[in-house]
Amino acid sequence: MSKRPFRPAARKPAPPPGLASRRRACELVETVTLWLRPLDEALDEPTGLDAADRALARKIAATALRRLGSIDKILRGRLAKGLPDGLPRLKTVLQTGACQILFLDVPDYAAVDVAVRLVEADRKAKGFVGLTNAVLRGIARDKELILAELDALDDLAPWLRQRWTATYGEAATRAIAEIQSIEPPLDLTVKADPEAWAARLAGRVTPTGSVRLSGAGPVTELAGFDDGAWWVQDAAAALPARLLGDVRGLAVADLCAAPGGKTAQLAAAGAVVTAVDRSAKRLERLTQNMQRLGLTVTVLTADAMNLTGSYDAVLLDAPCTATGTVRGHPDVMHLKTMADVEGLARMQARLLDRVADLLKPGGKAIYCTCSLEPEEGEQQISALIARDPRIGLDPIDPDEFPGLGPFIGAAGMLRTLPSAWANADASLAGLDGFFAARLVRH
Ligand SMILES: C[S@@+](CC[C@H](N)C(=O)[O-])C[C@H]1O[C@@H](n2cnc3c(N)ncnc32)[C@H](O)[C@@H]1O
Repeated sequence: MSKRPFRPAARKPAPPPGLASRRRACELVETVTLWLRPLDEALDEPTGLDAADRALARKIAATALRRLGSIDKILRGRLAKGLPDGLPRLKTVLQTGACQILFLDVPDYAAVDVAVRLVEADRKAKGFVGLTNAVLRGIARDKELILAELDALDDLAPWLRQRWTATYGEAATRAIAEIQSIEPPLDLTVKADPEAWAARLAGRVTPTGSVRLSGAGPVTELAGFDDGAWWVQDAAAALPARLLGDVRGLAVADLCAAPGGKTAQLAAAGAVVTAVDRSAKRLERLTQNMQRLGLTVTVLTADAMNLTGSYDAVLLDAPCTATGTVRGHPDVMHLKTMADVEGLARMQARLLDRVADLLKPGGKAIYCTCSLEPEEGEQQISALIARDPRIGLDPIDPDEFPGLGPFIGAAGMLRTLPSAWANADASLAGLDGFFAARLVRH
C-alpha cells in the first residue's frame, strides 16, 4: 500500500485576533460622532461578529463616547497638528486605542498593535502608522500620570457642563460627571418579591425597590427572563408610574408608551392600560415585552395628539433630550444640542395640552421626562398650570413609598440626579436623571 504525504487543505489565513471587534468599535464611534446617529441603532445592525466580539466592540465604543472629552484633550496634547479631522478612521483608531489603554482591561501592547494594523488597513490613513504607534505607546508609558490628572468635567459636552453648573451648581455637576464616567448597573423591576430576586441574581435591592446588579452579562441568560418575572428598567424610570398610586381597575392612557417599561408597571399593578405610541416599530417591541411578561394591554399606533376618550389616569412619558441618561447612553452627549431642548420643549407643551382633554374630572396624570433640563421638567409644569385652568398640581408626598423622600422638592415634584445613591462601590451607585410631576383634573 502506497502512502501519500499528508497535505493540509489551503485555508484563508484567519484575521488577527481582536481586529474585527476594534474595527467595529471605530465604526460605532464614527456612527455617533461623524454620522450623528444613535448608538443603539448601530448596535442593532447585523455585523457577522460573534457575541463576544460584539460585546467588546460595544464596550470600547460606549467607554470612548463616555470619556471622549478627556481622550481628545490627551490626544490634542500629543499631536502637533491637532486631531486628524480629515481622516476619520485615523481619529477613531486613536480615540478607541487611547480608551482601551486608559480605561479598559486590555493589555497595552495589544491595544497598540491592533490600532497600528487598523491604520495600515485604511487607504487614506496608512501613512500615519508611525504616528499612531508613537502616540499610543506614549499614552501607555505615561498612563499613571494621565489617570491621576483626569477631570471628569472634561467629559461633559460644553453646553451641558455650562447648563448643569447654572442649574444644579458646580459640586453637583462634578458629581454627575464622575458617576457618568462609569458604566451603569443593571436595574430590574420585578413583579413581586425584590428581596428574593436580589438573592437569586446576586444583586441588591435599591431604596425604592428595584433589583440592582453589576457586571451581570446578557439579560436574556439571567434567571427569570424567560418566565417574565422582571423587566429591565432604570431605578429612576420605575418611579413615575408608581406615583399614580393604586391603579387597580382604572382606565389608564399611557401616551408615549414604547418600549413599555411603564406600561408593564401599570398593567402589573392591575390597571386597564391603553398603550399609545406613534412608532409602530417601537410598539412591536412593547408587544413582545408584554407577551414575555404575560401582561395584557390595548396597543394603539397613533399620535397622542389625536387620541380621544376619557380616562381615569394618564401617563405622559414625553419624548425628551434624555440628558438624564448619559451614563447608559453616552451618545446623547454628542448628538443633542440646545436646539433639541427648545424643539422638544415645544412638543412636550403640545402633548401636555392634551392631558386635560383625556382626563375625567378628578383624574390624575403623571408627566415625566428623563431630562435634566428644567425646560423639559419644572418649567413645563409651571407654564401648564398658568395657562390651563382645568389642571392643577397634585404635590407628591415624600412618604408615599419607601426611598422616595430624597427626590421630592419643596413644590412636591420629583427630580432625581444621576449622582444620587452614592456608594463606595461606584458601579452600584447612581440612577438616571428624571423629572416627574403629578397633575389633577379639576
Ligand atoms: C421616552 S420614550 C417612552 C418610554 C416608555 N414610556 C417606557 O417607559 O418604556 C418616548 C416615546 O414617545 C413616542 N412619541 C413621541 N412623540 C409621540 C406622539 N406625538 N404620540 C405618541 N407617541 C409619541 C416615541 O416614539 C417614544 O417611543
